[in-house]
Amino acid sequence: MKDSMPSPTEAAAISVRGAVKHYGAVRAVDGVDLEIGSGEVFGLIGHNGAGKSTLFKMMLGLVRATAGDIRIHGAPVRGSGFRAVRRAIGYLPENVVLYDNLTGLETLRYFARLKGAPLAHCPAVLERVGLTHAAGRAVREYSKGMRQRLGFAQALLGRPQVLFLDEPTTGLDPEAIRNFYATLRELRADGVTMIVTSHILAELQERVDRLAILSGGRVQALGSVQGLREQMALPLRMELATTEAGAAAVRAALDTLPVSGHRWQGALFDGQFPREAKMAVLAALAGLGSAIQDFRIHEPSLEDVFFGFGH
Ligand SMILES: Nc1ncnc2c1ncn2[C@@H]1O[C@H](COP(=O)(O)OP(=O)(O)OP(=O)(O)O)[C@@H](O)[C@H]1O
Repeated sequence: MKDSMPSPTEAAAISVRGAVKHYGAVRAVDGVDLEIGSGEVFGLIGHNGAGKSTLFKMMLGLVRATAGDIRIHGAPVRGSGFRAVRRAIGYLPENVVLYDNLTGLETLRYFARLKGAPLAHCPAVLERVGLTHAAGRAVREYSKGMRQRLGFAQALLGRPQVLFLDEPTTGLDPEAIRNFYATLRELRADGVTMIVTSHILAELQERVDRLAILSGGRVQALGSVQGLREQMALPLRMELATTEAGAAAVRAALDTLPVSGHRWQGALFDGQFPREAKMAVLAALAGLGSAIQDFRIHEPSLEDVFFGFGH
């Protein structure tokens, strides 16, 4: 897990400096700086209209920046040298456009031709997203999740080194989501750099190396999930169950600890304490021995972090 900017020796796959995109009075992206290292899985989160898709399109060279410098593998995205780099990029847009009359395989072959990727790879890519069984069926007959997987397949054509995935798990069932992230892990092991947006924060929190929270077109927070938790000094939550005989001793001990927002429900305790008190709390609990039947400590979720930043 990396928490800081990549070091100068570690080539940044994506470098964004002072990126600005204004649509008239709308500041869709309003001064973004990001360095994303090679092989990093980077999450981009933010509420609707925060600027995620616009920033994506700017990084892909699809939207002209009002100001700023964006490079992929060192090449400015709207510069003449970007054509060659573009071949190494895969993009799954938020709403992938598919032709209903083409079959899954025909669709991939169509995208492969557009991208200059070998047609011979299409069946293997379909296999990778679990669509081999539907290769010969018209896209019109595909379910929402199958369409999304076909969209992911076209992003994988040509073995991209950088993948932009805009809400890639929309419409996927739990098994397909799991398979999708397993594929990302394989790609990561091959050194592929990935940027993923999602509104499903629980899904991202264990799966990204770092992430940025975007708000009003600006990066509001940047770091690993753990780094952001610590940066925000969010409390840890503890749930605890006492034995009947031990209840009084546990209550007395907890009274001496910096726990807050707590409540008792019979023998069950639920409360919060500051991270820096963790070892003191654990030591106090260990001292209570068999008076405690069970306990759990929860780290704040990415959702807690997100809302902690005032969203
Ligand atoms: N082509 C455009 N013309 C005018 N305004 C635009 C255009 N594209 C985006 N915007 C505006 O820019 C802002 C950022 O939009 P963007 O689509 O980047 O947000 P987002 O974070 O991707 O949102 P969502 O989570 O809903 O996909 C919004 O206020 C949006 O209305």
